[in-house]
Amino acid sequence: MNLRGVGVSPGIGHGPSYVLTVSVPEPPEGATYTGEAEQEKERAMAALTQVAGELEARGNQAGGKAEEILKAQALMAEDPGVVVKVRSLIDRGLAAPRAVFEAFSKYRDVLAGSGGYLGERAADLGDIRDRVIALLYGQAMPGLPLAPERPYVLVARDLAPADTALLSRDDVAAFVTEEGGPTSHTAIMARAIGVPAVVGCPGATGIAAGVEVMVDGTSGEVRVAPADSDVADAVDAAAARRSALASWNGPGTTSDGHQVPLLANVGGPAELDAAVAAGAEGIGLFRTEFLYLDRSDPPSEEEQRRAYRAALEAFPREKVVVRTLDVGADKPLAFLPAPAEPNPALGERGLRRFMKSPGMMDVQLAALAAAAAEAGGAGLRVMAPMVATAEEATWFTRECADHGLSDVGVMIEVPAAALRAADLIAMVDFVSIGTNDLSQYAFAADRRLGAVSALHDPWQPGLLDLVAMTADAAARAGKPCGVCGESAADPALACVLVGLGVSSLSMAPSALAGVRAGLAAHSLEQCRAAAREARAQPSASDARTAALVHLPGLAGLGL
Ligand SMILES: C=C(OP(=O)(O)O)C(=O)O
Ligand SMILES: [Mg+2]
Repeated sequence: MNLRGVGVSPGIGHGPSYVLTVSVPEPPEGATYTGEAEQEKERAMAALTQVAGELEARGNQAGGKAEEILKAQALMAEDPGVVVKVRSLIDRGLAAPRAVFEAFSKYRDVLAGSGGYLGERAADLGDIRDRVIALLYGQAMPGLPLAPERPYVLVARDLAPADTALLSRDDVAAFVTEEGGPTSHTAIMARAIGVPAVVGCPGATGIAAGVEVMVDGTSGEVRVAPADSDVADAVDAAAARRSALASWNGPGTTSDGHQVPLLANVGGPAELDAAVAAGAEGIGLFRTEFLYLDRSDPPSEEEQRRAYRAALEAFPREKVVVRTLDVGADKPLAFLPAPAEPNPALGERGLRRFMKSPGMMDVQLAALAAAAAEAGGAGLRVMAPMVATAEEATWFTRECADHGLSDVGVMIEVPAAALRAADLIAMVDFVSIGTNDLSQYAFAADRRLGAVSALHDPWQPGLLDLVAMTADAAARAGKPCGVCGESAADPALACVLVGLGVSSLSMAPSALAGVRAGLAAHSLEQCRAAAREARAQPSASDARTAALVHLPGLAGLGL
């Protein structure tokens, strides 16, 4: 049996399946208690506190990204809204397990309904709820095998951070989940510990327990009961590919010496080490949302300054592009309620939201200026998200100048900004194309909606045209134009982007080796020919096929 999902963490992993079925029963509807209400409330509060404490302790043990996630979960377990709801349900006669079930289910539905980043946190709440209920029933908490004989393939409907936090490569060969997308916890954790992973894989939980499974985290293929020889071939091919890629190092360049700095996309301080280790030539996108999400108050200038300084110190001689806050739409802020919007992706997000909150923006820009001054300052570049017009670019540049920030750019991720790129570029020092949002808006297709994902194929010739227009305008103005959307991580498309005139590429650190090798195997002229042919095609798949004809070196690298 073969299944297919979305590969989110590359490599081949194989082993016996461990199918995680969380079997905490739903407490019966209307279940009541016999003793005093106060005692029942104490019982519920004690269970919530114990689960929060255990999550916190697991976080301390795990460290890094897992610590952040588990500590956020521990806060959710004692969320004041949940506590009040549990208490009032018990006052109305419901037994503690049922009160916990209903309070968390309500909270979970609200989060799931909001979609995007918060929607993906809904799985966390279900996990916390099940842990509290298991405790109230005196059952073992849902969890994973300890000290398995050989690494297993972890299969689940979805994985909660508490499940994955303590996992290591020694125990787990791969993850497969039925749900989740590239920004789900499963994907984040799998990349963080370097385990191959496939998410959004329909039918995964139908895999029988203990059966041999092979997971290709690059292609998204999941093979059940593969022949031993197929496993050996795939493992050998992956090893050969890794060592071929490792032999390419140094700065990004085409085979004929056209330099293309290869930079890292970083989502928080914990990812800086991976960026340095992967040989990034700087940071092309430092997403600052991690400072603002999952908390009830805005981050202080001091807290932000420390985070920005860490990024500048990790790359003391290189460029570090920090993007100002990109919230709204799928990334709402608990401490800054957003207006109810019928189409949040088209509403007050990114720079639009920032312009409405001058106080918050002042703190971020002041923190950036302070971090740059402390760290020597040379490498900092500041960039605004979701800029649509030259007026907005001008406004942002002025605000930055007021804070003493001089190397200022904007993302090109709205089609109007690409169409009039020359007007925007005239106002800034550089631009960086966000192909994720640019395709969302160019194709009128929500980037988180599986049903329209074909329109998000980054090989769409329409998207390539918008990139080409932007790169042309930047070249005419003599200013840098990078790409920091996911498309830069595809070695073939990276060559095409270079052929379109893009001057730097920024991607997840794990993608750097493949892109570096792919680029070094081709001349600038080959990249240009691939770009020309791709743009001349009527469809995304034709564009890719046509480009590959001019990029013969990729096949030899297994890319
Ligand atoms: C890099 C981008 O920004 P984000 O994915 O954070 O929206 C993009 O839109 O391509
Ligand atoms: Mg974007």
